[in-house]
Amino acid sequence: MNRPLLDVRDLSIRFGGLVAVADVNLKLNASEIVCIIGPNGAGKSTLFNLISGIYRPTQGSVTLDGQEITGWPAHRIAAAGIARTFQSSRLFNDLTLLDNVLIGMHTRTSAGVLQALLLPGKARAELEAAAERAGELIRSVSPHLYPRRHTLAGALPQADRRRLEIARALASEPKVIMLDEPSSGMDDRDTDALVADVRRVMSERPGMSFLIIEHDMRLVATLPNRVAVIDYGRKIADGDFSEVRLMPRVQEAYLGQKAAQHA
Ligand SMILES: Nc1ncnc2c1ncn2[C@@H]1O[C@H](COP(=O)(O)OP(=O)(O)OP(=O)(O)O)[C@@H](O)[C@H]1O
Repeated sequence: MNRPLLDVRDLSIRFGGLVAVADVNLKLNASEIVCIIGPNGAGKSTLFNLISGIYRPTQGSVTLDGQEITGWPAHRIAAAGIARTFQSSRLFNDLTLLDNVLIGMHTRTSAGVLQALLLPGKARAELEAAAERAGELIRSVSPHLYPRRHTLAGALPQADRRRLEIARALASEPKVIMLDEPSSGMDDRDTDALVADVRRVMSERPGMSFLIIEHDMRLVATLPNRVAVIDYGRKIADGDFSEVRLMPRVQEAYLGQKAAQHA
C-alpha cells in the first residue's frame, strides 16, 4: 500500500484541564482533498495548529512524506512543505497583491525575497523572476485577480482575499495545503467558484493535497474525496460524505449543537 503524504497519529493537546485534540489519527494521500468538519469549538483549528507547528502536541506524531515533523517550529514545517491559511485574514493590507504573494515565496528563494525587497540594487534578477512567478500564481488561482496585482490587498472584497491567501500559500510550493474555512464570507456563487479554483489548482500540481476545514455543506458535499468529522477533539467519522452524513454520531454532534443554540 502507498504511504500517505501526511500521516497524523494519536495526536493530542491539552490546555490545562481541556483536551482540545484527543488521539486523532488522520491520513492524507497524495492528490487527495480531505475536508474536516465538526461543530464550533470541536478542535479543528487546533488540529491545524498542531500539524503546522504553531502548537506542540502533548502526544502523538505528524509525518510528512515519510519524515517525522512532530514538534518542529512552524517555519521549518512550512519549508518542509505544509502551507496554510487562517480563519482570520493574515494579508498585509498596505502591500500589493503581488507583494503579498512574494512574501509567501521566501522559503523557496535563495537570496531571500525580503532581503531583495530591502536592498533594491541586489538580487534584482531573482526578485524580478519571483515577481513574475507571483503574478502567474495569482493568475492560476484566479484569472480575474491578475489585472489587479499592483493594487493594495486592503481594497479586496472578502472572497478575493481568500483567493489571494491561497495564492500566497501556494507560493511556498507546498506538498500539503491546509485551508481554514476558505468559504467563510462567501455567497453560493463565490463558493462554487472556489470549488472550481481548488480543482484547477490541483490539476496543475500533481501530487499536492488539500486539507480543508469547512462549515459550508455545499462545498463539503462536492469538493473533497473524503470527510473527517471532529467532535470534542476526537475524530468520530472518516469517509465518503454521503455515508458520513448519515451516521448517527455525526448527526448527534450537529443536532446537539443546534439544540444548544436554541436553548
Ligand atoms: N491556546 C488555547 N488555550 C486554551 N484553549 C484553547 C486554545 N486554543 C484552542 N482552545 C480551545 O480548544 C477548543 C477547540 O478550539 P478550536 O478553535 O480548535 O475549535 P474549532 O473546531 O476550530 O472551532 P470553530 O469551528 O468555531 O473555529 C476550544 O474549546 C477552544 O477554546
